[in-house]
Amino acid sequence: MQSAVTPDQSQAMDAPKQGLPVTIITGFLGSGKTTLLNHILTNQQGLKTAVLVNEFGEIGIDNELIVSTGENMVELNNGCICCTINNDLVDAVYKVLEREEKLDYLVVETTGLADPLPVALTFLGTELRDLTRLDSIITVVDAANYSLDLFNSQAAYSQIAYGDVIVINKSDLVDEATLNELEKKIGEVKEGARILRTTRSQVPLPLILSVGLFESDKYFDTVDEHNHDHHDHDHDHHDHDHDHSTCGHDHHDHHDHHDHEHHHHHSDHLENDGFTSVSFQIDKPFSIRKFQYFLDNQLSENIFRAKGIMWFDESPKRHIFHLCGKRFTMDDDEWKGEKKNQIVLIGQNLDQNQLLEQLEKCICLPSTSRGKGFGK
Ligand SMILES: Nc1nc2c(ncn2[C@@H]2O[C@H](COP(=O)(O)OP(=O)(O)OP(=O)(O)O)[C@@H](O)[C@H]2O)c(=O)[nH]1
Repeated sequence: MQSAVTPDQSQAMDAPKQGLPVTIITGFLGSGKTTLLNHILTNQQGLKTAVLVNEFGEIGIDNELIVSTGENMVELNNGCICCTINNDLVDAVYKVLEREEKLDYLVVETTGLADPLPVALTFLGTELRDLTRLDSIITVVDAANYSLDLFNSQAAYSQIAYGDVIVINKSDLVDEATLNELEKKIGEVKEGARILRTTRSQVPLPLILSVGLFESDKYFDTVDEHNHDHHDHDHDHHDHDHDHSTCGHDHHDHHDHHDHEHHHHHSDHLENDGFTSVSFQIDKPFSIRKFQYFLDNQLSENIFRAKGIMWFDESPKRHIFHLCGKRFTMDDDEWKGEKKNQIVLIGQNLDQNQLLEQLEKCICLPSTSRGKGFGK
């Protein structure tokens, strides 16, 4: 595979692309990317779609939130952005391509803090260029939290600048004037942007998939530049490979505090516009009252995004918790596997130790009522 002959570049550009079509879903934290992914997986009938998800934060919550239709396959790539773009992304795509069953489509969901350009360039500037066809980059924008997207984050800017289709989502939460204003602002970043307004990322799929909107020649200069960088980066990457795989291993096996520190540290070296994540996982239930207290009194303003799979002592249900900006939701669901609490908090200048302590205090203390749900 490694030694595939690279065709002369001009030829490659003229030749019709036959490879697996790829759509990249990008968009800021909590904008509705997983919601869009689920919409695609549920409605893309008759097509076998592979999904690659990269998540910010060391606990993979998204894998619990992605619909499984039986038809599709999901590969997860949680953790560091730097672990995933370039080499790791190439490896993950190879894993997908090497599967026996024939695939019709690949959807890649990036983290909310990722610049989509390196992800796109991974498909254009490596040997994947001959095996895949980058169809489009879809950018999901949270209409209710747009000012932070646009003004404080380089990644958010890049997401809009490189989006072939911009989906202004959560239009149910704002009025028409706000939507118009947002469209204008997006237009200033990207002239002639193709903008769609949605609620719950419900967009007609023919408008976003197999649209062939991505024009690789627009990126050709960047690809060339990137190829140079890429080699340098490869070097570093290999040097650090050992660390990275250790980090991947840890993701699944340990969830103690030291581990949190380790990962926290790990994500620190990334330039994620100052965003870091704190993850907490425990196989004990929370007390609703205590968690409510945490939300009402301790959840600081600098936490922009949180998501959790919640287990409360008082409830037999599995609860899905989301916080985006100032708004939070808690939806009921059914437990499929072992009950546990998993929560990821993402924000700027997080006091990790304090947050972990506060979450620890939400654990329900043993009482006579504990365990009564067993066997239900
Ligand atoms: N009111 C409203 N809520 C929405 C809409 N779309 C998504 N949500 C909610 O917003 C929250 C975040 O949605 P996700 O799809 O998980 O967002 P995401 O972009 O995948 O989030 P990250 O991967 O963490 O960056 C969830 O609680 C969704 O149910 C919408 O159009 N309106």
